[in-house]
Amino acid sequence: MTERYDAIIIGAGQAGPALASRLNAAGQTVALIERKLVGGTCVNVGCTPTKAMVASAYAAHLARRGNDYGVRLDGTVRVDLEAVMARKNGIVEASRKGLLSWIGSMERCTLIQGQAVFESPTTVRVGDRLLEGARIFLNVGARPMSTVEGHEGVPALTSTTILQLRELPQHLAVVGGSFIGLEFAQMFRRFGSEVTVVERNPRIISRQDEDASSELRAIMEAEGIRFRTHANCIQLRSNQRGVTVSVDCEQGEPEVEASHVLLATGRRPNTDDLNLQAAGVKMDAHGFVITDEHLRTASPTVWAMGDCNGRGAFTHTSWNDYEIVADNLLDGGTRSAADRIPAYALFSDPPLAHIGMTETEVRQSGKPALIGKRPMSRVGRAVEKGESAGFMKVLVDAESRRILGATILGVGGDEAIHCLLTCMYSRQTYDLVARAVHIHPTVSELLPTILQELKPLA
Ligand SMILES: Cc1cc2nc3c(=O)[nH]c(=O)nc-3n(C[C@H](O)[C@H](O)[C@H](O)COP(=O)(O)OP(=O)(O)OC[C@H]3O[C@@H](n4cnc5c(N)ncnc54)[C@H](O)[C@@H]3O)c2cc1C
Ligand SMILES: NC(=O)c1ccc[n+]([C@@H]2O[C@H](COP(=O)([O-])OP(=O)(O)OC[C@H]3O[C@@H](n4cnc5c(N)ncnc54)[C@H](O)[C@@H]3O)[C@@H](O)[C@H]2O)c1
Repeated sequence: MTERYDAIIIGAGQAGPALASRLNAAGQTVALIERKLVGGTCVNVGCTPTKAMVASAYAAHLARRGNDYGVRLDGTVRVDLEAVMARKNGIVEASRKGLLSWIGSMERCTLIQGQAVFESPTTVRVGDRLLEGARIFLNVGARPMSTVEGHEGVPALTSTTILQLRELPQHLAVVGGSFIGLEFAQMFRRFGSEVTVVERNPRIISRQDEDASSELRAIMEAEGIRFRTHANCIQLRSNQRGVTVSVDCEQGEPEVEASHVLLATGRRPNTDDLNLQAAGVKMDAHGFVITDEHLRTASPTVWAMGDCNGRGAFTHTSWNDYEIVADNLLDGGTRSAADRIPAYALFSDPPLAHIGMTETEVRQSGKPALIGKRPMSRVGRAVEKGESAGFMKVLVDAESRRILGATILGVGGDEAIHCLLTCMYSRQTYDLVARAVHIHPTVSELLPTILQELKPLA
């Protein structure tokens, strides 16, 4: 017998449960299908566990630097990985439990455990249950992807399996020098592992400006992390002590001997086992669902939100997708994903936060622009905290006086950058921030100063 719902949501990631709540409040019946754990990537194997572990790594780092602050600690600082993992697991479980109880409180929402597969544009099968929905929403996320060929049989870690480690790697080789690779690299170095990052591009985080790449690399090198960039033709093979990573680099030894290897080479959407053809949903060459700016797919009954639509790979972009779909369908809104300003942070220490255009993009656009830049060593609060590595950089359109983009690699930068982001969303000129009185002593208080000292972009 076919079960009928007003809406079917496939995937209980960031967007799914929130959309279920809004539809439920609007009186609609909803089937929410999840094949693994509610909360998806962010809660279970992404943001929440990693940021909990980053916090443990920071505590270890600060303890080692105690002398810098006049704090004497007797004995060596040692990280108990089991305790770190237990703390992380507690935070993750509490978050997932909260989510489950929220979903349970939705009167007209049925949570169904299992793998969903389309049978038609309005029907989905989960095991032996056939569900029909007037509207179907995809929130299926993505999973780790390896771009390293021929490593079958070599025990390589992913961002998911590394979260279950019980023993500290003696030497962790990280393939991929971007978000996932760098967050784990610094974390495990601070836990006590030797760490080598292997990146095929000439520089790490290559989508960022050169100054951000080189400064973050220098910060990490100062902590003892080794880098092998320009690394081509990477091959993995097992050896008695762990894994050998062969790298064809311009400099350095041709092999990295490691006890463990983490593959952090990108993620691919979970769209290959949904039978999307039966729904008339189109994908691009990488498997991302093609959507318009309102997140409608090629099928008039199907929408796609979150990582699977390729319009963002962050929790906040998935959440924003939910808001766009819900407001447009339920409140007659006209919200568009095209209005979103790029914004993200890499949670290294110090964090690297970025909004809008990079300096490279501004130069390529040919717009007359102004730039302001200040090292964190000239930010009072950073100096007082003893965390003065990095810089703040803001780019402004010389004609409209609107902020084009900003990068803050520095303590508190992940928070401070939001006053510039709000100014961009409010479509005001930068004078709004330049004339606002900020609280002393904060990192944010230097943003007006930078904006008052802008110079033409040479
Ligand atoms: C290690 C790591 C750290 C990260 N850190 C951050 C961070 O600090 N900040 C940030 O903004 N982003 C971070 N991200 C990215 C962030 O986690 C994702 O962008 C976000 O979780 C995407 O959410 P989503 O809603 O698209 O889907 P997901 O959260 O991935 O959820 C999709 C769900 O769909 C389910 N599913 C898939 N296919 C089916 C099917 N056929 N049937 C039923 N269920 C199905 C899956 O089991 C999953 O639960 C991180 C990612 C990783 C891997
Ligand atoms: N703080 C955050 O918000 C956060 C944290 C973690 C992950 N994420 C999300 O997860 C996504 C995936 O992260 P990611 O770091 O895995 O992917 P990514 O696509 O950002 O980076 C992959 C890196 O691996 C390199 N690479 C690819 N193949 C390689 C090879 N064979 N040899 C050497 N280097 C190789 C690439 O050049 C690139 O630098 C990110 O785009 C991000 O949106 C976000």
